[in-house]
Amino acid sequence: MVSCLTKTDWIWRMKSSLMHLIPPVSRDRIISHFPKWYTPEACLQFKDHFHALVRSACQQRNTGTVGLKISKVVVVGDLYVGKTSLINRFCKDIFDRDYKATIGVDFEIERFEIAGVPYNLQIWDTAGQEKFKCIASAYYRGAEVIITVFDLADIQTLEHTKQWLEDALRENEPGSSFIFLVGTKKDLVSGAACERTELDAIRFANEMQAEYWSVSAKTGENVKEFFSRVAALAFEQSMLKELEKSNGRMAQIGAGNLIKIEGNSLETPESNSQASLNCC
Ligand SMILES: Nc1nc2c(ncn2[C@@H]2O[C@H](COP(=O)(O)OP(=O)(O)OP(=O)(O)O)[C@@H](O)[C@H]2O)c(=O)[nH]1
Repeated sequence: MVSCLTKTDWIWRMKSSLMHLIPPVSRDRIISHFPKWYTPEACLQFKDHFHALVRSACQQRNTGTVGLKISKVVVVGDLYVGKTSLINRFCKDIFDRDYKATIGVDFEIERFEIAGVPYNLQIWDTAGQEKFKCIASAYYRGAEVIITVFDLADIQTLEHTKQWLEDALRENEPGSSFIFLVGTKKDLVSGAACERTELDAIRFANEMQAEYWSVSAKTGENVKEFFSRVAALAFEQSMLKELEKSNGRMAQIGAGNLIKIEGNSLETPESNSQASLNCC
């Protein structure tokens, strides 16, 4: 018998059957509106909504393999700046005052539901110590997001972020990763000193084409907001890439059964058929 399933139907069925095996994501990992930036002075995208094509594809359940995908996030920066603490606060909601150096690399997987679609971030924690740098750098490849971290209470660590970013970018295709600059330990700084450091950091972020955030792993300030922003930007990028791939393409599946992916899936009233996927 010849199957009439489109690829979209097939992927949706597969996702639905997997859903029964996986518990629902926690409420604070559900993102329905585009999360806001930290400061408009160093922000990757100004917008309040997901791209019209992404919204439309999510509503029509035409999300390809995105719901099954894991996006890679790499966290880099000097030793002791608080990379592990930042990840632990977000993923486990814990904070440890004692310092334990990361040896090589470690990772966490965080599940989200964005615009109704399951989505995963694989967050790589890398060692800041020089002696582990060559192990850690082997894991930079394929990063959809690069987070460069510095300590707001130690200005030297900000100066080193450009080198960390350069090393991470060397392992990735130009323009393929979102870049964030994150100042940690916000609870330790205040007043004029904090404002001065933030101004310097914003200047660095602009030079690095990065979005800037200040956070505290100790108090949790801005940590969820920051990772929600990371997840939303990475998700939207994945969706747009997926839609670009599938637009009007004919896919050969199995023993030659030809399955057509809906050719006008990229057309929405807002987009017209000429819409540029890269334009948000
Ligand atoms: N007050 C305060 N201390 C923090 C914060 N984040 C981290 N720390 C402390 O800073 C020290 C270093 O934190 P880590 O998260 O281990 O630093 P790291 O960047 O992962 O260090 P490496 O693994 O060596 O690269 C620890 O003692 C943490 O408790 C924060 O937001 N506020």
